[in-house]
Amino acid sequence: MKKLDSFPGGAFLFESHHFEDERGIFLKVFNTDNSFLNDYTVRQINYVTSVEKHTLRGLHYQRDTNAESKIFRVISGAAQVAFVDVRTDSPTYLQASTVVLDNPKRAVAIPRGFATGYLTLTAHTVMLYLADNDYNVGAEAGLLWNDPKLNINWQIKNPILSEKDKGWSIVSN
Ligand SMILES: Cc1cn([C@H]2C[C@H](O)[C@@H](COP(=O)(O)OP(=O)(O)O[C@H]3O[C@@H](C)C(=O)[C@@H](O)[C@H]3O)O2)c(=O)[nH]c1=O
Repeated sequence: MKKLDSFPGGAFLFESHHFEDERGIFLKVFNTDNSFLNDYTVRQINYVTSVEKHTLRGLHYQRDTNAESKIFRVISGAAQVAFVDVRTDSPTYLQASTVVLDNPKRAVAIPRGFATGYLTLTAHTVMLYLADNDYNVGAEAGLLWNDPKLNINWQIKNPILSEKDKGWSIVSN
């Protein structure tokens, strides 16, 4: 596993260990024999398809002890992943970053205390992501994808959104 890039607040992009031969690719989607993820505990693995290009999911996080660290990987297609530091005591509070994933060999690991979202850049995008905490609907929180305060450099301005994701509030001053 090779670290490729790092982002404010502790997120990082990495390439997973893989083997290629004439049959295809053998890729380790998750393993702990490396210095980056050796104390990561997988609690959930989610497989998510989005039919339409330009579907945007997010920005989501779980509050307090329900916070999750997530590792996103696009299995098929491409997506722009965005992540925003929502830790009020962090020097990078409300700072947002984005990264495009378009190769299953690459994944982005995002620490607890970030709101996450992604915009599909192809039809039939398949996302596989890990979480190190359990889903708790009561702890769910979100930010509005285009909140001017976050200034996220999304690739498009009129995505397809769920009703829930249209309704998040903007961050107050
Ligand atoms: C996220 C999640 C959803 N669900 C259910 C709730 C709902 O009925 C259905 C779809 O949920 P949502 O509309 O919230 O799915 P979605 O908008 O894809 O939510 C996801 O978005 C990305 C960006 C994230 O960062 C994830 O953590 C997650 O919040 O699945 C679970 O049962 N467990 C889970 O862990």
